[in-house]
Amino acid sequence: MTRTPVNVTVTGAAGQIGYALLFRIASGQLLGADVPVRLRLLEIPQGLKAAEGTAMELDDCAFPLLQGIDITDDPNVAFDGANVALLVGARPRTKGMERGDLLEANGGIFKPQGKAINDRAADDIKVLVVGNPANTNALIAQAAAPDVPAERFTAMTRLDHNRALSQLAAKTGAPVSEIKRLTIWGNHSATQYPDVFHAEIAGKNAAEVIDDQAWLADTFIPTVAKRGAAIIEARGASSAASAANAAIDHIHTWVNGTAEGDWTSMGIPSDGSYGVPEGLISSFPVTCKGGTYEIVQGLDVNEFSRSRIDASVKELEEEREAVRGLGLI
Ligand SMILES: NC(=O)c1ccc[n+]([C@@H]2O[C@H](COP(=O)([O-])OP(=O)(O)OC[C@H]3O[C@@H](n4cnc5c(N)ncnc54)[C@H](O)[C@@H]3O)[C@@H](O)[C@H]2O)c1
Ligand SMILES: O=C(O)C[C@H](O)C(=O)O
Repeated sequence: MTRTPVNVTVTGAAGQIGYALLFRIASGQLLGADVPVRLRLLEIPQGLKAAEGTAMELDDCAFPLLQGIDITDDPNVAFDGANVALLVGARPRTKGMERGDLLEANGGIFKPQGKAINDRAADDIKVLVVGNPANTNALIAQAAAPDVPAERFTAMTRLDHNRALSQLAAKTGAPVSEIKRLTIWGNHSATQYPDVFHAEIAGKNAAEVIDDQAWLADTFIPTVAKRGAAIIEARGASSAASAANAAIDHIHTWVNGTAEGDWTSMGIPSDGSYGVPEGLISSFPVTCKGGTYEIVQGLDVNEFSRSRIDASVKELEEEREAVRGLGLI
């Protein structure tokens, strides 16, 4: 194999998402079946031994595309020459923790990681933040990386997008492959807004096919928005394989493009489109081509959608104010 390997850094590599993610990256599902990869695993010192165990298993798969694995607890080593960074490791909310405590604890993770990306990563770095609160963690990392183009910092709402596709397929009986142009707007949180008004099911407008406003408002939207909590309740742990799958989808689409006539959802820095204040990392409908993305423009936003987008954006603004107040951005 002559092609230079792509350096893929994964933080929180010894966690449950990491375990579901690394084997798929190494097998070629992230970047393509002909793209060699070198993995850089970042963990805290207590996680290093488990990460070494995972690396042993990766070796034991003898993946032809896997050109090397480095394991470290130093962000400057982990992000050195990184082309793709998956920021998965985060501080989960624990009992008695206030929202401000959570943001502060995550600031202690994402600020130094952003700085290391700024100082060490390759010029074409693409960053996906998975660790929660993903949108605001992405903002913290981005603020610490002033030399990296702001649009390279993205947050994951692809899991929400995939959840919404699946719910629509179950409701209408249409295969997932026939559902296009769905959008997740706003924050990866319970305020997110899954929007079907521009979506198509087998070429027809999804809202018209469903023709059930009460189901949309009272079942579909809350089911998608609260799915993460429902998984935690059922599994006793947050989603892992589906989150890893969505991370693969997010980067794969960003690098390889959206299908003609379709779009996806990504948490990206707002350029002010659709009234979302500039700079907030909010989910939008986007098309991807040639390794870049663009917000889909010109969609009519009805009153029902407007109020829900505004509510989620308001939450993002509050999170931004909170991290600003903590001096994290
Ligand atoms: N955006 C989404 O759709 C989505 C979906 C599911 C989960 N998540 C979030 O993803 C995160 C990870 O989930 P998980 O289930 O893998 O958690 P986990 O607790 O199993 O693993 C997290 C790992 O991160 C490591 N870690 C902590 N601080 C670190 C640091 N500073 N540097 C490197 N590694 C560090 C921990 O040691 C641990 O191994 C959580 O914040 C979770 O809420 C997001
Ligand atoms: O980890 C969580 O809080 C839930 C996760 O973000 C999810 O959407 O599954």
